[in-house]
Amino acid sequence: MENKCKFDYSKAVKFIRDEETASFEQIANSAKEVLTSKNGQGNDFLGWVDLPVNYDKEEFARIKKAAKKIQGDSKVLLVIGIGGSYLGARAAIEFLRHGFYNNITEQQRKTPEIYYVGNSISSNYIQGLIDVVGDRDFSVNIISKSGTTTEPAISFRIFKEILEKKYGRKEAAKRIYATTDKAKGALKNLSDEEGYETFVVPDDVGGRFSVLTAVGLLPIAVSGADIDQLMEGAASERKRALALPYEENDALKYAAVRNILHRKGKSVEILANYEPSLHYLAEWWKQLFGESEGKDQKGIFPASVDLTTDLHSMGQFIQDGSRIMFETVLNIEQSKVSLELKEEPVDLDGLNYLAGKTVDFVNKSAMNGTILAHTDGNVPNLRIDIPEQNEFYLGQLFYFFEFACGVSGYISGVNPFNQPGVESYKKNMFALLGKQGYEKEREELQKRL
Ligand SMILES: O=P(O)(O)OC[C@H]1O[C@H](O)[C@H](O)[C@@H](O)[C@@H]1O
Repeated sequence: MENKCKFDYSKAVKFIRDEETASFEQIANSAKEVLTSKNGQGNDFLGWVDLPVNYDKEEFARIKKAAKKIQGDSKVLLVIGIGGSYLGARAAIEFLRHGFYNNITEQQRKTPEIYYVGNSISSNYIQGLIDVVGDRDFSVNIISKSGTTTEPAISFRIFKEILEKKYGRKEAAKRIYATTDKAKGALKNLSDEEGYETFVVPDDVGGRFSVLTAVGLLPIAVSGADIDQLMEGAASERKRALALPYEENDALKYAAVRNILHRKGKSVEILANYEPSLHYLAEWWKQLFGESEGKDQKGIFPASVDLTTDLHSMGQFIQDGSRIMFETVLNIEQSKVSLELKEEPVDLDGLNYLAGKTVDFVNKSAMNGTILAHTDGNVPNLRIDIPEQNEFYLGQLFYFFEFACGVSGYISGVNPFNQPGVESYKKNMFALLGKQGYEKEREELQKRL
């Protein structure tokens, strides 16, 4: 088995002629050139390109040290953040660690329970989490690049107060870790004031590209996963993405193929997984591609399905509904566990034909059957083969998608590194909340409600 994730579009050849992929070589290569020579729009947000080999080693060591401290003095870690300041860590922890991470015993897990908050504005959720933490020792990692995002700021205010009541202000400060801008923003000011340990989101790394900075690395390290291996995996994919010619360059090919399909009217890409532990990887991927490409009235809408679960809900539409989509399947080649189905003396459930087979064999058969059925239903199918679920391959995947996303955005002629559209809801929300400076907008919006 080759030690890398692989992109395979052989099942989509029915929809793409060889000449089409060949003629896209130039387009993909020039988009790559724009990215790597840093000549394109958004070129001040390309810090992620070299991150796997060019990261702050001193901070990396400090992340490991902080993770050890949290593991030693906390039963629970709260990760407070939203969007790019949350999804990468959650995707990684769910991909890498036990499927029931928070539910297995402390002896089995050996690391703190980890919960995510500040990714909604639900009082119900926050109160629920306060109940779950109870009177146990806990720490908080507040993550916000801007340091001003409302959702995490609200949750942080609440849990900071609980920490301060429980431990006193000085001791509470030793349990708060802030990941934010190196110099500016409300969170940075507060951290300096209170003496929190801080980690940096580099200026030239946007939120959705920040999983391999302290944003992702601290929570991932607390969960017990190996962040050295994660960086090594990313570095290995970086090498390939930068150096390999189009024909052998998987990230470049993926960027090209999805754009070829888009130009044929496929405006939705569904990322499909067959492992529940990949659900949040798809959520991370959706933000990555959605915020990067969905602008100027353009872009492929990134959607996701968890299979086979959603074959019993969304399967009908994918097979037979509007022909607007293509599907990219995340295929874990080697399952973490092998569960064998046993023979029963009386075959009441009719499953004896599977006796001696593993559950994963059934899962793979479902996957292969579905890929062919969807292909027959005119849904072009792409596949990414992941040898197994470990840190090294996850690092590769993160980098693979980031690189393909940058190239793909440049192919479609947008700035892949801004997100101007996100501000519209914030403006309205601030106006309705009565924030200073939004008086005029408030009046206008109130009339429309
Ligand atoms: O890290 P923060 O500044 O709190 O931002 C968190 C998220 O919210 C913003 O509104 C952006 O649209 C996202 O790209 C970002 O990842």
